[in-house]
Amino acid sequence: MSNFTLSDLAVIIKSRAHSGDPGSYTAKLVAKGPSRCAKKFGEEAVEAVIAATERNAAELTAEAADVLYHLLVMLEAAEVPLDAVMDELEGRTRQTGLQEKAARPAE
Ligand SMILES: N=c1c2ncn([C@@H]3O[C@H](COP(=O)(O)OP(=O)(O)OP(=O)(O)O)[C@@H](O)[C@H]3O)c2ncn1[C@@H]1O[C@H](COP(=O)(O)O)[C@@H](O)[C@H]1O
Repeated sequence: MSNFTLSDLAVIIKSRAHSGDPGSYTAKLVAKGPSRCAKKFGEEAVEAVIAATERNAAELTAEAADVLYHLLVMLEAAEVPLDAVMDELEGRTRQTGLQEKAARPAE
């Protein structure tokens, strides 16, 4: 299982977004503004919906990766930190006992 996290990707995106590197797709997209980033996210989401509807697991895996990348780019362009989203999700977590279990290292 990969140890790569959304937080890792958000750090990469933040750094690339403001790099000014002409070879950076992230920098080029963010330079186009939050609305363009949001439109791109919407396009990728639709492609993921199509893959899921067609029950194409390989395609859905690739499209889901695109969705997560473009979600983080959209958040970066809108200056909304991933941490704020995670705080929001944590606040919605119901007390099931699973939270403590997830935090414990595997036995
Ligand atoms: N995870 C991704 C990632 N996923 C998708 N993409 C890019 O998203 C684009 C989407 O493809 P499309 O064909 O839909 O778009 P396009 O026609 O090329 O471009 P648009 O004009 O539609 O925006 C492709 O160019 C992909 O390379 C990504 N680009 C970058 N990353 C990550 O961001 C890091 C920094 O990348 P750079 O900013 O390019 O250095 C990389 O190391 C990766 O970790």
